[in-house]
Amino acid sequence: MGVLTGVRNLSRTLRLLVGTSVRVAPWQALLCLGETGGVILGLLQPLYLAWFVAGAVGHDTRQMALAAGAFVAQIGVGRALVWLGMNARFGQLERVGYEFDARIAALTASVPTIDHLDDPHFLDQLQIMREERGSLGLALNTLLNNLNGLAGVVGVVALAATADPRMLLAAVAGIPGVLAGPILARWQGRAEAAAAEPGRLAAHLLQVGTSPAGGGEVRVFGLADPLRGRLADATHAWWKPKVGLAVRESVVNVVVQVIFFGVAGAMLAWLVHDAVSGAVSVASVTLALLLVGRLQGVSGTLRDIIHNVAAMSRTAGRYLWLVDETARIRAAHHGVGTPPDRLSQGLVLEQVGYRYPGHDRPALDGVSLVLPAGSVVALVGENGAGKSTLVNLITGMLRPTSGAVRVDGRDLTGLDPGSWRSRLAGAFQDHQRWELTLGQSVGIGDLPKRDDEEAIRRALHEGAAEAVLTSVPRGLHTQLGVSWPDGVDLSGGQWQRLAIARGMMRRQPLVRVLDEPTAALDAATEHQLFDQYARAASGGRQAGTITILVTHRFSTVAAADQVVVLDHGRVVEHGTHAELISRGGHYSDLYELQARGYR
Ligand SMILES: Nc1ncnc2c1ncn2[C@@H]1O[C@H](COP(=O)(O)OP(=O)(O)OP(=O)(O)O)[C@@H](O)[C@H]1O
Repeated sequence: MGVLTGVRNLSRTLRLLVGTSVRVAPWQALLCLGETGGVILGLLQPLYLAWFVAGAVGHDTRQMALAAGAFVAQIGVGRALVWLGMNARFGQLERVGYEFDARIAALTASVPTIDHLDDPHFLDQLQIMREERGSLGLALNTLLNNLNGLAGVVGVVALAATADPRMLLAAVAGIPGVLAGPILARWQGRAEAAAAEPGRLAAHLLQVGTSPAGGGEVRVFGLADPLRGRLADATHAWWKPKVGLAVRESVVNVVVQVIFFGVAGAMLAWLVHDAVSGAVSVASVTLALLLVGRLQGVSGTLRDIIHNVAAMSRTAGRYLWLVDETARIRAAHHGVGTPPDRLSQGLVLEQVGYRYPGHDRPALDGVSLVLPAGSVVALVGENGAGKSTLVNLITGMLRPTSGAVRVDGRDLTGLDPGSWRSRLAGAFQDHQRWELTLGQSVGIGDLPKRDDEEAIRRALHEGAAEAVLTSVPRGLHTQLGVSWPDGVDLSGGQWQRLAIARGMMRRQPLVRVLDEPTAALDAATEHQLFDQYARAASGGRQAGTITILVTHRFSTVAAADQVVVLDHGRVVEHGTHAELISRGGHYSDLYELQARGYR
């Protein structure tokens, strides 16, 4: 990373953290600076003491009284400022942390498609962000610490220059300590890496030797001596780099201290010499003496600041990466068209292909299909045939890597993804268990109607989920999920039926997808449910709704208008159940095979 990029990233990080803090709670953000004010006031302590000493030497009681008064006032005001700042900081860290968590959730939800969820790099970054929840709040904390540290460093150096410019040389003598920071960090990293494997081996050998199973084998096979030998080797290999590091760290620190105190001592001796000859005031020498300890801390503070800035930039950088990446994905989906109110022709797939990122083989290849408006289409095929991928292309969750999906003749990519999705309904194999009231958990399938009991009851009926309603104690108002007060848990099948009912909430979607929502049920129940959906779908014919039923069970889809058989990402047959059976092809063979399994 070049210096320019580093500076640009740091400036973006600072703008992000400060901007967010100010936007979230402007007054609190301002109060956070109270601590810095307290630090700056604290820096003046040696100045008052020097005045006091100078007053004492000159028998000036007024100066002594003023210096003592200022000293005490500074302590009081400084502590009050620090207290105010710290209180404001704690609240602000939480606010900023929550704000960033909410923004991360909103950013990931704003991505119109799901192909990025197959990108390992995207997933890694998201995983780190999930694990580091609230870390951006802590980054603000780091920023404030750095600000306080920096105020201290600048103040001490400025005071030292005030005492006598020669004291700046003592400050410069601290630079080797700053430079040693990155070198020590590198050594530390190397030592940790070198110790990691032998450390794991030592822990493993220790566990083997002391576990009941391992202990038995060790005795039976006479492994005690070799095990002890290997443990000793592993332990030696583990601590050797650590001891080496400790020795080198000590040497570096001693050298750094010798340089600093050598230069600072020489400067002080020079100052004292000048004070004796009257060329320098006693106040200046006192101030210089009082500052030596603080000057020595400057290099350590700068080292911490450099280290913290790097960590802060990394954390903020991940968030900024997410901002850029989601913006890039959104920009790639530039469709703005509105979908039709109702389908008149239907969906046409033209030579549609899809290849998952990083995969050589396409999951779908050259799929051409006509799904007429108002029809019920069953997608069948064995595991991995490409059914869910096809559904994701139709719902716009994925974009074809070749070919096109047309909606009443218009390319789906030209439609606004959000508008298109608002005209879909569905139930999926990996559905969410919404721990709301039972009514809400179904009602959210059509947000404007989430409290419409009549609509919810109808959806429960069409989703064959009425039995779930009668099995719970407070009907639609029953809280789901045992972690909530009076919450009840449901069986896997009951959750599934609620998911299906949710998919029935939207009355006249353009496309309704039922993607193996019944996979966990037995074949006979699935058959019965699919028949029921097909009957419910006939209500949508007038509205042009296309109902897509997905299953890998061939026996359950006889009621569909069209059965599409997928195999290895290609359409191998399509037609009505009767046509496919009479054709005696792939469908007929597999139908017979599966039917035999159920006899
Ligand atoms: N997220 C993914 N990343 C990479 N490859 C995937 C992904 N999802 C599916 N595939 C691959 O694409 C092919 C089609 O998978 P798809 O899930 O569409 O099949 P399916 O017919 O729905 O299978 P099932 O009946 O098991 O749900 C398979 O080879 C699968 O391994």
